[in-house]
Amino acid sequence: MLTAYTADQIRAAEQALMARLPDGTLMERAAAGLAACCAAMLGRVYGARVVLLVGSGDNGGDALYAGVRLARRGAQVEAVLAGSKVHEAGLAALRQAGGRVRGIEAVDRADLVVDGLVGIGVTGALREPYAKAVARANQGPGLVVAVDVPSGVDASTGRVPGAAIQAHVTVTMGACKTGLLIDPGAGYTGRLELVDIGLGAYLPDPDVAALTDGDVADLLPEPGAESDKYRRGVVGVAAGSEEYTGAAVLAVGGALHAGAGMVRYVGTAAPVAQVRSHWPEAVITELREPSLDGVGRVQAWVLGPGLGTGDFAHELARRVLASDVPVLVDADALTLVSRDPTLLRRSAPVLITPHAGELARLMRVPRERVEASRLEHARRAAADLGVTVLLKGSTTLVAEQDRPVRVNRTGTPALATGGTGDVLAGVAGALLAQGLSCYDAGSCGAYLHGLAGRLAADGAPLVTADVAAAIPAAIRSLS
Ligand SMILES: NC(=O)C1=CN([C@@H]2O[C@H](COP(=O)(O)OP(=O)(O)OC[C@H]3O[C@@H](n4cnc5c(N)ncnc54)[C@H](O)[C@@H]3O)[C@@H](O)[C@H]2O)[C@@H](O)CC1
Ligand SMILES: [K+]
Repeated sequence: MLTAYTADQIRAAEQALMARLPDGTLMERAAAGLAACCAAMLGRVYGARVVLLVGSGDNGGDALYAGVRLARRGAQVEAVLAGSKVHEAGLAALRQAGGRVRGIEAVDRADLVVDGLVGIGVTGALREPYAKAVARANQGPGLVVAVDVPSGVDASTGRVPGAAIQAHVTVTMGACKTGLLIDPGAGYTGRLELVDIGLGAYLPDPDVAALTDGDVADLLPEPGAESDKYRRGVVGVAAGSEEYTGAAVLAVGGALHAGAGMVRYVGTAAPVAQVRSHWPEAVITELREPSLDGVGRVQAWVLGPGLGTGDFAHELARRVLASDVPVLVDADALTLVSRDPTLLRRSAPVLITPHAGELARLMRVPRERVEASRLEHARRAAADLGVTVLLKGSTTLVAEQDRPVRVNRTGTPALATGGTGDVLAGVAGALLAQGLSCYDAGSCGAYLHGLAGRLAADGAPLVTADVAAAIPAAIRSLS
């Protein structure tokens, strides 16, 4: 599990650790790790042009001391002092090692730019002259390594209120910061490298966490010798409509490929015909009325993809949500729920799977606000609605009250095509039916969906149905 922390959590841990160590030890450790990463990026240090962007805080100090180490190995190190003050001891050490102070134009000929403008101490949008320095460094020819956090990214939230460094690599000190995993900040982070400075024992429970292959393998249920279809989970899918038949096919396909013991599909004539021809293994109930009478036992429902938003859909949603099993609420069902919030008054668990626009509608705020502060909105929706929230996006979040928000790191832009959300709903619904909690089903579902997207795309455009088909390969790839 990759865990991440807010700036306040990191500061508290650093203070506790620092109290037991001689002055300057942590910065030495940080600088040593940073210099090693810079050297690896450069390949050959001797003769390389390294430009340090140095702000007025300790983030600049890290950059200066890393510069000292690179200068001692023969790099030509130049420091651009952007702040009103500078870490004096660090600057003196750099000068002694042969480093020079230069203007911002130095970035135009750098092999490597080390962004030490600001780290966890940032507040608000970058001020001048930082913002201009960032713009120039982003356009320069060199590789860019961010110290601790790309300057301009809020370490605690991932918000990017103004200019920000677009890093190829971010070398983060002690522990990962929340803002490096959450969009938009995650999009500025590049490859993430963690330098161990000994903080581990002092860290509290994480603010956010990202699953890894091993975590997902441990969480997924393994069918035992005594498994039957009920033990492996029966998932009900209420999706599709006369207008939208494909969503039903994709959601059922997602569920079937994610290990459900059985899929029961309920819908009207047109989607029923499509589901029947695509998935002979689905057990189908054709609905003339919005009723679940005679549908049989299910252990979790997937509700909403392509369902429509008329009276029929509303009544069907009401009946599904009146059941006493977990329900995944997606797509059109989210529209129904935002119109009629009483639908969510139930005691069994609910996993909602909105994208930013759908969450904005549910929370009655502008979409841009959700996009700018995804973490905050996912958390608030989970608390206010009393549900588990899976907020879709390039980094999908799963929020549940009093738990670290799970961040999915397997996503790929290839998945930004129509219908992939329907597959995700089916996959996560199948995991719910197999007994995973909403929190685990949402985060494992997003993880497998991302992996399957990568496998299905394999560097080329993908067809959504292939994502469902690639789920078993994604599961196999975990071990
Ligand atoms: N405290 C420690 O023991 C350690 C700190 N480390 C480094 O120290 C950093 C934190 O240092 P600081 O607390 O000095 O804070 P920072 O260096 O992150 O930033 C504080 C400085 O940035 C300026 N600033 C804040 N917002 C700004 C904005 N929007 N535009 C322009 N300037 C802005 C402030 O005026 C202040 O001078 C970490 O990110 C990490 O790089 C590491 O060396 C590890 C050990
Ligand atoms: K930085």
